[in-house]
Amino acid sequence: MQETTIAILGAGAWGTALANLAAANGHKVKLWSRHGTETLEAVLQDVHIVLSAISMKGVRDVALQVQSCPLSPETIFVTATKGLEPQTTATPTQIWQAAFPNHPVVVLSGPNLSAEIQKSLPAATVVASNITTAAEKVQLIFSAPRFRVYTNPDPLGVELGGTLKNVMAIAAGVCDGLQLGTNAKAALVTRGLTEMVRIGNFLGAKTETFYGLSGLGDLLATCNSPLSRNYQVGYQMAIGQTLTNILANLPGTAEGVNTCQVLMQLAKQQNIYMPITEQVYRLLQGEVTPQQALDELMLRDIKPEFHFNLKISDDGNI
Ligand SMILES: NC(=O)C1=CN([C@@H]2O[C@H](COP(=O)(O)OP(=O)(O)OC[C@H]3O[C@@H](n4cnc5c(N)ncnc54)[C@H](O)[C@@H]3O)[C@@H](O)[C@H]2O)C=CC1
Ligand SMILES: O=C(CO)COP(=O)(O)O
Repeated sequence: MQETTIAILGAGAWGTALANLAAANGHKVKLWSRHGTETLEAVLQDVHIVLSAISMKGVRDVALQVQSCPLSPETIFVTATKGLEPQTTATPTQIWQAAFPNHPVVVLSGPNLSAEIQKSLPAATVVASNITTAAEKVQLIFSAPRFRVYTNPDPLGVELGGTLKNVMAIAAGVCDGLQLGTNAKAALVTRGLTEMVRIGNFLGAKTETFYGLSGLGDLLATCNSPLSRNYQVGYQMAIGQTLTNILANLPGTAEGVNTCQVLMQLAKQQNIYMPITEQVYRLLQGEVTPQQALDELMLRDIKPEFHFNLKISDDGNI
């Protein structure tokens, strides 16, 4: 494959892992950090791809800075951030696309705990864009014998899968911290997926995408791994640590904490039923203890698992 020059913005855990993957495939990689010595303009000179692995809180600011740098009209943007903007509820893709309306934007998301990828353990991910050729180009750049990259035609679903599961990973950490057992965890993750589909559909994502790598796949990874920072937040709260203390000592970003607030705001405004998210929110706000959050979930009114849309014909048959 032809050498591509890639600027990776954000030299944290994920930006560095992605930089190593692209470099191992023979591409020229320029890693930018706000703490580094190189200017953004210098890093962006002559690049074909701009990949952002910035924490959600910095995305809009960095996108604005990139706007003032000269770029080729062919430049493809890739976003690997898993979060929602508090003020606007926008996804990172929506922010990048609004800043660069004439450029393709590709979302990259999947069950990708960076510490495992740094060790070259096998993993798979998804790249998705409204511009299929752009997603295919990014697929080629990152595909490797130990990193399998799939394309998907639902960028919003892929992005929301990775974003929404962070809230469920906090809940799963609580579940393990309270030692609630395997049945409880299975119920939590399964009902968590139902909740992700409900809000995801409302926002315009396709149901099927949530059953793929970026939804179910990432739920399985982060809800079962102590490597997940979001899981760690929940686990440590369940064993009695304060949120302030946990966040002060956490290695890197736990996006689920802010995502949960944005989701609750949205759920209240739009009247969307999100019981697990609500309990995670109340726990993070200090309104309930982990045990009370569990009781609130278990003691709700009993109800059907699904509301199937049954079609009844004129003669009354289903
Ligand atoms: N670490 C992981 O396993 C994975 C992380 N992600 C996502 O990637 C994103 C980054 O995660 P990590 O690299 O783990 O976090 P990190 O905390 O290690 O790194 C975050 C990076 O964002 C930069 N940053 C933060 N605020 C900024 C601002 N205002 N302006 C400029 N730069 C700013 C930091 O300097 C740092 O380089 C998150 O949204 C996370 O959910 C996605 C997949 C895997
Ligand atoms: O998104 C991730 C794995 O896919 C990383 O999870 P954490 O941000 O919880 O560490």
